[in-house]
Amino acid sequence: MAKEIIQIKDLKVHYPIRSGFWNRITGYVRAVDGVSLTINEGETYGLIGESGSGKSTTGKAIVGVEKVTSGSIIYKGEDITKASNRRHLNYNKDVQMIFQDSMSSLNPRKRIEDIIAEPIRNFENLTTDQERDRVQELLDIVGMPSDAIYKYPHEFSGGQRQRIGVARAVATNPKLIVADEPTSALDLSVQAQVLNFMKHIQQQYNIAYLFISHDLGVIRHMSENIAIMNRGRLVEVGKKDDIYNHPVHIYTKRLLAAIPKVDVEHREEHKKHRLAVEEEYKNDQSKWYDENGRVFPLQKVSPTHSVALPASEINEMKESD
Ligand SMILES: Nc1ncnc2c1ncn2[C@@H]1O[C@H](COP(=O)(O)OP(=O)(O)OP(=O)(O)O)[C@@H](O)[C@H]1O
Repeated sequence: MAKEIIQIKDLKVHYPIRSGFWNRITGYVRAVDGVSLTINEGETYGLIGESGSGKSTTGKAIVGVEKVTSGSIIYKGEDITKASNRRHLNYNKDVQMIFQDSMSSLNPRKRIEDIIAEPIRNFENLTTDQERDRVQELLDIVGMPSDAIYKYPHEFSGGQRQRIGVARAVATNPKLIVADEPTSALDLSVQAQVLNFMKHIQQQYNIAYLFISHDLGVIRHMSENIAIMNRGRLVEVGKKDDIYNHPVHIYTKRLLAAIPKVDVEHREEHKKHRLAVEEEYKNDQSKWYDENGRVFPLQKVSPTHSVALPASEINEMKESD
């Protein structure tokens, strides 16, 4: 049985909305509104959703860049939303992040050597020579030439910069990397290279990824377990095959139907299917939210598949099995 590495329980991140002369809080953006998920050692957990659904905020809250409003993040049996636990559990070393935009996430004024060495300096006491050897080793792991250490981020292509971002993220030997749209800014061919090589590193070092993307093709290629996010909540969670072969929630069906098909023979059929799903989505949308306009809590439809639907719908599905 897979060993779990991190457990997120009922995570909420609400941003205050301020307005008026006194800049008073007049409401909250419920960016993340009760997300629970468990990631196992060495696995890739895919988090999908449209723009603004709360994926990045979830990722940032997990690594500690964003303040958690409520909920818990259990790592090695302790809740790391309490700062003292973060320190003694080495959480900041074990959990790293890769960002979408490598141009802004890598400091343009620093040489690659310093960019990659920075996290090492935070957690280890190495001599200058040891540190340089480690940076060289990391560059080698991500397939970059050794003279890259003397260069600056702008001297590299987007794909190469993303590799440097990966080198920096793995520098501390992390157990979990939150990868937020790590390849969406890249050309398709470079995208595949970076993804394959992230998989390779994962197998070599047994790293778990929380892989955030709006691209279902990429998530399918990378993940074992998948969660679909909508309006700050999860609407469907399951094994990759549960989600791709038997989507239940109309929001998931709609996301899947929107993937363009290369298969010319079935293009018309696919178009019809997409339009039908779109129609169902428009007509039935109200059914997917409770009286407060919130997504229903997740309920199991099988041991590996949960969906946010009213209890009556779930029971109906189980009875018809
Ligand atoms: N610092 C902030 N202050 C206020 N609202 C924010 C802040 N950051 C994000 N939001 C809001 O929270 C919601 C979720 O944003 P988030 O960036 O997590 O979505 P996302 O699913 O990652 O979208 P994208 O794929 O476009 O990055 C959005 O409505 C966004 O406008």
